Amino acid sequence: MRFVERLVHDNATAWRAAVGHRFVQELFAGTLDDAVLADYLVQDYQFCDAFVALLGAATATAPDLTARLPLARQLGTFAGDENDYFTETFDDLGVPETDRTRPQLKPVTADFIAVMQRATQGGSYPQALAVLVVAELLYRDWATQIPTWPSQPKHRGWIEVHNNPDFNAWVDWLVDQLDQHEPGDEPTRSEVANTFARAVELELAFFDACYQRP
Ligand SMILES: Cc1ncc(CN)c(N)n1
Repeated sequence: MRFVERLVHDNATAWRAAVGHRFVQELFAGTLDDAVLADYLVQDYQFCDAFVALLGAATATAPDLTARLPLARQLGTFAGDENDYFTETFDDLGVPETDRTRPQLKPVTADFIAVMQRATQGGSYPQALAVLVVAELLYRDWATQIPTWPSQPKHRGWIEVHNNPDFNAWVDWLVDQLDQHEPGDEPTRSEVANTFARAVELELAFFDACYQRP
């Protein structure tokens, strides 16, 4: 088994629960409550801020230009299509400005941001890749299960961001990078595996949290 396959296998219960989550099922069916979607996107926009910084750190710690370019390209995609989705959907759902820029963070969002900040500041390419792979591969896994596309842009758009030929190729590339950069020594490999496991746990908790009202 390759490194990433083994990591996913070792976290299969939480991974499957996230990929088959009620949020995903309701998004596919186009029945997701607007309040749940708004709540999720407000928190996710803050997740994305830390995620973009992490992509930048991965770009800086990548070994060479060949590896840096796909990361840089993905930064551009985020700044374009993905950010447009957030802006348009916030407008559609009437999300106020303060919730777009300075919302109250849920504990799970703060925890996820802390994991990404640690990986951003740690200067380790495999650690950065571990979080990026969870965030992108788990999202591609659910998005590519789509049975029929919902009609409304607010639902359809979020699936399209995570299921299109460019995104699918980007995720393949990311997985291959982590496989290639599997640490050779056991303590470092365990640290990367722990970060991976924590990120999977947080992905599941992130979906759960948008159904929990304060
Ligand atoms: C919580 C979470 N995880 C992953 C993704 C996909 N980049 C996301 N937007 N949000």
